[in-house]
Amino acid sequence: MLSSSSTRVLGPPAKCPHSLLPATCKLPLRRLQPPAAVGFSSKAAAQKRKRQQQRQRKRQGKADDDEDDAELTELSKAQHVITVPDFSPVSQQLRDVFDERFQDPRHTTQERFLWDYWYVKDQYTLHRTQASAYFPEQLHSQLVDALLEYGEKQLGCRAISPVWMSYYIDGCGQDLHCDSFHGPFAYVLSLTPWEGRVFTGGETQILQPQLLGSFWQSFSPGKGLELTDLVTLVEPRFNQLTVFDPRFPHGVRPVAGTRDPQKGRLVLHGWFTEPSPFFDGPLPEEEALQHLNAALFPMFDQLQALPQVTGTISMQLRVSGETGTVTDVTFLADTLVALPAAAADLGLGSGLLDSGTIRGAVQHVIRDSLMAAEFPESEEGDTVITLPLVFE
Ligand SMILES: O=C(O)CCC(=O)C(=O)O
Ligand SMILES: [Fe+2]
Repeated sequence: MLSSSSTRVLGPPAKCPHSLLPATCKLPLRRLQPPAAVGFSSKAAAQKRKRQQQRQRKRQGKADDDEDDAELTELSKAQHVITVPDFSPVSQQLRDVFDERFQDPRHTTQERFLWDYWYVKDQYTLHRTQASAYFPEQLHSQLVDALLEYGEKQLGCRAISPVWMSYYIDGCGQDLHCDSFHGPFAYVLSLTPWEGRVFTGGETQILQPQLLGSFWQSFSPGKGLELTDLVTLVEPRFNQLTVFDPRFPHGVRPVAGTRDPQKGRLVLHGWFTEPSPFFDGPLPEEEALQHLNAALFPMFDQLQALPQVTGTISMQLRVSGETGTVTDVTFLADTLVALPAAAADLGLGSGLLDSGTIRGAVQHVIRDSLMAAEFPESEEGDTVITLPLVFE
């Protein structure tokens, strides 16, 4: 269920280099944020936890099918870039408005003066505007609703920052930067007819994960590396939504080959913000939240005992209306990065230290804790909860 889009678009934080609009109405913040996990898991602590979980599962009549090794296997893979082709039919309508306004360069209308040439030496060169100022209100609301629906259901983010629209012609681009202070996920929705383009460049480029943690472990002096070994290039295909982890250094490859705005790179971009649980179904939100919290507090204690991870992981829980139990937990978005070095400093054995094992241990604690949550029954059917957890 989506409420009016205007209440879910949040103004940029003070330190935002894109700052422009005053902050609009905020939803009450109910972010469930575990304290940064510190310490390490001793074998005894892990065994105790396992015994507790076994008892819990027995009490619930669930089969005890977890093997020791399985408990450390990753339940989802980290995804620092997600692409969603054919995102929404609204993209074509937005593109049509842009084309109509640029159609006749000799015809002067008010809307032609809505653009800001944003130039920060050696960093940002592009033409930008706010989608809310540029598009008719109803069309803008449709765009915001489509983004919010994706954010709520797939990421557990309940708001977005004001949507930017930018076009890139000859000489435009963005140099490497990180902008995670806006929110845990950045997005780019392309309005560029990519196939027939006349320019070069224009891909979103994102540094690859192996450069940021374990570069020297995988480095081989006898093997050369080139651009595509170092960065992930994401082509902004028309109507593709690209969602990425803005903690990764990223930018836009310089565009060259056209000075015509209609033939350049055109994108809508911004951030998904306000990670907090989203409830879809008959359970009243406040009540469901209380029951969720009851399962989360012991989980945070268990997570404290594991090596540190940072990032966001979002889960979908299905709560049975008939029994009030959780029948399914699936992982949706996952940008968790393990910090094995922190665990090594704490003297953990090397076998436990690879990032997959740490991520796996964290995911198992999360899944098992959520499967053990109990909610009120509801005759009106199941409730689906999207739950994001932010590790800082
Ligand atoms: O347009 C893109 O591909 C990336 C945009 C971006 O990183 C930003 O606006 O901060
Ligand atoms: Fe960015």
